[in-house]
Amino acid sequence: MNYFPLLMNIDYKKVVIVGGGHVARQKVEALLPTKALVTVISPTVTEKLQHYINEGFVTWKEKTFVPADLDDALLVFAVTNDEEVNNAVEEATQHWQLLSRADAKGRVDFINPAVVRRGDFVLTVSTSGASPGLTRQVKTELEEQFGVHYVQYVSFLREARQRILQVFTGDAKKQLLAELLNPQLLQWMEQGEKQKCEAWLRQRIGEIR
Ligand SMILES: C[C@@]1(CC(=O)O)C2=NC(=C\c3[nH]c(c(CCC(=O)O)c3CC(=O)O)Cc3[nH]c(c(CC(=O)O)c3CCC(=O)O)/C=C3\N/C(=C\2)[C@@H](CCC(=O)O)[C@]3(C)CC(=O)O)/[C@H]1CCC(=O)O
Ligand SMILES: NC(=O)c1ccc[n+]([C@@H]2O[C@H](COP(=O)([O-])OP(=O)(O)OC[C@H]3O[C@@H](n4cnc5c(N)ncnc54)[C@H](O)[C@@H]3O)[C@@H](O)[C@H]2O)c1
Repeated sequence: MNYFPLLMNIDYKKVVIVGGGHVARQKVEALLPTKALVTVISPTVTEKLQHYINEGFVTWKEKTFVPADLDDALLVFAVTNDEEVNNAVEEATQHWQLLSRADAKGRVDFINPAVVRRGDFVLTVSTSGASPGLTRQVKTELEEQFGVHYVQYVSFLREARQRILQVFTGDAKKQLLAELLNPQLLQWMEQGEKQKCEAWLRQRIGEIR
């Protein structure tokens, strides 16, 4: 299957997760950075899920699945350990709703990549279902390769780019945008020297003007 990768805005959209085990916990954690309205349907939940419920991040309906649980959901996760229940969730999913099945059986509208977040910098990995283990391995490598300084680095790039776009057009704009990717800036960020990056930007803008 050739899946189509995309980054979706699901803020304030309803997401229903059927099942309350470890896989449900993984899905909830992937959803936490968004403002999606997440409901877990399951007679039991793990300790970690209970914590997210207590914190108000997730709504829990302590019961077994019925089709009406999917009303108005944009995304549906069938992540129980019971294939029959996952089949029932699939059957109840309307054609316009998007279904993910953790057991990778039947209808699969989307699968979940591994995600490394560094602020606005989002790296995702998938093997299209071939090897979730390899996906996890590569994710771990990316976590090491792209350290937490990328949060500030990409935030700086966003602000710097906005300033450049406000002031310059044509070749000057192109040149400055290319210079922004100078590895020296990344190195300064890694060394915690954000002010050097800002000084560099002020100077370059001044020089070109
Ligand atoms: C990325 C990640 C995100 C997430 O789960 O949200 C994710 N799996 C993760 C880990 C992981 N999953 C499994 C192992 C054990 C090793 C192994 O089995 O190889 C490990 C490794 C570990 O945990 O270390 C077992 C497993 N996974 C699936 C099946 C069913 C099947 O394939 O038949 C089984 C067998 C269950 C059984 O034994 O019954 C299916 C899927 N898992 C996917 C995603 C989708 C395709 C991803 C891709 O394209 O690579 C897909 C198709 C559907 C989906 O769930 O969306 C998360 C990364 C962790 C992280 O982020 O740190
Ligand atoms: N995608 C992945 O990364 C991945 C990894 C491991 C396993 N899996 C698949 O996901 C399934 C779930 O794994 P898990 O480790 O979370 O299992 P688990 O046993 O920890 O949790 C299963 C959950 O389903 C709930 N449940 C059972 N019947 C239900 C019903 N009728 N209505 C609502 N909830 C119900 C249980 O109460 C429990 O909370 C596995 O069976 C396997 O097929 C996927």
